[in-house]
Amino acid sequence: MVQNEKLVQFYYLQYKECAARLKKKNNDGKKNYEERITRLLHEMRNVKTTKLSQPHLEEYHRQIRNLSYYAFRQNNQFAIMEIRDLLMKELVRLDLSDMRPEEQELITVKFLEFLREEKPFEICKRSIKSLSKSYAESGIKNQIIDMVPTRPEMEFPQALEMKRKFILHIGPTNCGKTYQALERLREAQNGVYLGPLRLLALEVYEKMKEYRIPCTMLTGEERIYEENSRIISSTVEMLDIDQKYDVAVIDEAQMIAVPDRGHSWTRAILGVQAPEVHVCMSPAAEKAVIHLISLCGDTCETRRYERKTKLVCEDGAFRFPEDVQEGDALIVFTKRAVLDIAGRLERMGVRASVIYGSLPPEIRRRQIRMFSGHETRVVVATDAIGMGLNLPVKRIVFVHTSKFDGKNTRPLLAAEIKQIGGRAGRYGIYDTGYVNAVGQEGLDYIKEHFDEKEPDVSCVSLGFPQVLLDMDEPLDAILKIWKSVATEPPFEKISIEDMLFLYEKAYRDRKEIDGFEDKHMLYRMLTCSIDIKNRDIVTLWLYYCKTYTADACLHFPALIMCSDSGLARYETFYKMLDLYYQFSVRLGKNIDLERLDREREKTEETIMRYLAKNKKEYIQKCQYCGSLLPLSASFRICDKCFAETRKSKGGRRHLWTGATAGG
Ligand SMILES: Nc1ncnc2c1ncn2[C@@H]1O[C@H](COP(=O)(O)OP(=O)(O)OP(=O)(O)O)[C@@H](O)[C@H]1O
Repeated sequence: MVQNEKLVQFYYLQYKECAARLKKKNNDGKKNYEERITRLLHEMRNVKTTKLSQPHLEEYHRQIRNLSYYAFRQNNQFAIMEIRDLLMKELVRLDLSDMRPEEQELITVKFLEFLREEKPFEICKRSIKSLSKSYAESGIKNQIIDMVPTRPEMEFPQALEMKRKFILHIGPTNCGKTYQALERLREAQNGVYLGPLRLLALEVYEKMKEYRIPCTMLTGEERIYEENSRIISSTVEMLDIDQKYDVAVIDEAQMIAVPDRGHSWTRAILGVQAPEVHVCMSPAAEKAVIHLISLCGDTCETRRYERKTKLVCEDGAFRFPEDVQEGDALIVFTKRAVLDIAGRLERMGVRASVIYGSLPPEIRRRQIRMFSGHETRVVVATDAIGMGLNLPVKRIVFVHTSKFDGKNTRPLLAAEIKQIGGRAGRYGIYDTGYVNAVGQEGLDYIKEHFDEKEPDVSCVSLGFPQVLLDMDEPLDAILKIWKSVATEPPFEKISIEDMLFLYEKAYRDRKEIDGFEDKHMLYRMLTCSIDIKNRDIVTLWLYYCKTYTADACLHFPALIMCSDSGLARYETFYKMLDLYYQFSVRLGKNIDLERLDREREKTEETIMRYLAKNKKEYIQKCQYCGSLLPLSASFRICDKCFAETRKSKGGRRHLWTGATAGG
């Protein structure tokens, strides 16, 4: 650290120069400024440093700036002397009293030079502690800029050295683009399929098995290994960029823009080591993908497809439940609504399959099979249905036309309407697919956007470069500062909120976590793909972070760890089993695979039983009078009961007793 006198001198010169540059002030503050200097000095000398907050300290900085202005403007030598010899000394003393010795070490000649050049006169407004924090951050920022290649493709030198040929399969849903790419993949001696869902990886795995091609399925949560496999069917996140393949298929590449997963598609396109790469996507992603290919200097050929069956938006609005027909898929955007509608249908004697995000893939598969095999007549699903799943759906009915996207409830985008609506009219079963919506307003909205051209994908998601894990700084600082460094369009960095959320959790218990200091290890823990909205899952994750070194195997999850009841309890337990697998693989632990398979199967059976028998329980009823709520009710109380609660004056009325609170 520089000597105190040097620091005082630095402060003084900055305040002096700042006074010369400040715009002319009105004269109100001029009154009694000499007296105010003396008063401020007295206050600063007597303030208890333990009680001094940052905003309070920075207020001193600003007051002195104002007083210096008048002293220098008037060339009041006495006041200037007081500022230089007394106030500055006190200010430096108080500033330093708020810093730990290791923080004071940052106050070097270089740091003062940085302040003089990059942040002139900032010291007249901010404490040296906050400025040194910005300095440290700018140091980290510079290191990041040095370490990360300016062009994203440079992160994949092996792929960059190859001459790759891309075949782009472009078309709307259900046009056979994945089919064509897979036809080529099955001829490969060493190929890889990279898709968005565990269920799609499983679908491709099964297709390869049908063709008697040895195949391994690989996802973050399971692996079905076969010796001498010619094909690996996996989720896109699992791509091994050090591995060479003859043919690669990257499916649903329009997902390249998705904030928390899109980077895996970017990584696959830039980094997969295969001379022949097939990319399947909607037309919206064409420009973005071609841009990536041109960055790598590779060649591409485009194959365009038309839908194989017609898709028609119906004229009359759909009425629920009167208009329900065999082959319908009813679309809503919450699990609660899926189960509610399925319950209502079953009450009428219409059996329904259900598909929503938190259902284990095996259950989704069984639900799809029941629908395909006509055991159930309709399917009720969230937009989880939209991604490449092949279902014999004749008509898609949007029960809701807006969805909660994690931040706000917003109307569906044209791309979503196409992706979901396009599921109707499966090739080989139907000649025409139909789309409709519940209520005239809903149908008008769908019609308005049905033929709209999907806007081009405007951004390409970029992942966190792992070379930064070698930096000698805390991981959260690296992540935040990396995120703050601007990128060239069309690239946009992935969202890091989930990682930071888990980091906070781990940080609080860092003393109990072996390897918290090892950023590679910590990163592997933080990037476990888990449902962070589920408290039980986060608790188990943290437990694993703290105990993973205790034994050769992780502790096996127990049902008792799930605080939910009924169906949700088993869904959570299934996620725990997934986490057990995922964490074990990531941290190199042994796995009790037999027990895992057994528990998964048992849990799947229980979930199926719940879905088979108990759906009527999920029908949304008024919490007060028990009457059936309207289909799209946002509240758990009917209008009549709600009006009752409003009627009561002078206190809240308890409907079940008729009594009024407080009287
Ligand atoms: N030439 C074909 N011969 C037989 N079946 C086909 C053919 N083309 C497509 N199909 C079948 O049509 C269905 C839809 O095809 P595919 O999954 O390839 O569509 P897609 O364009 O990739 O749609 P999405 O974007 O929704 O995944 C599948 O069941 C597929 O097996």
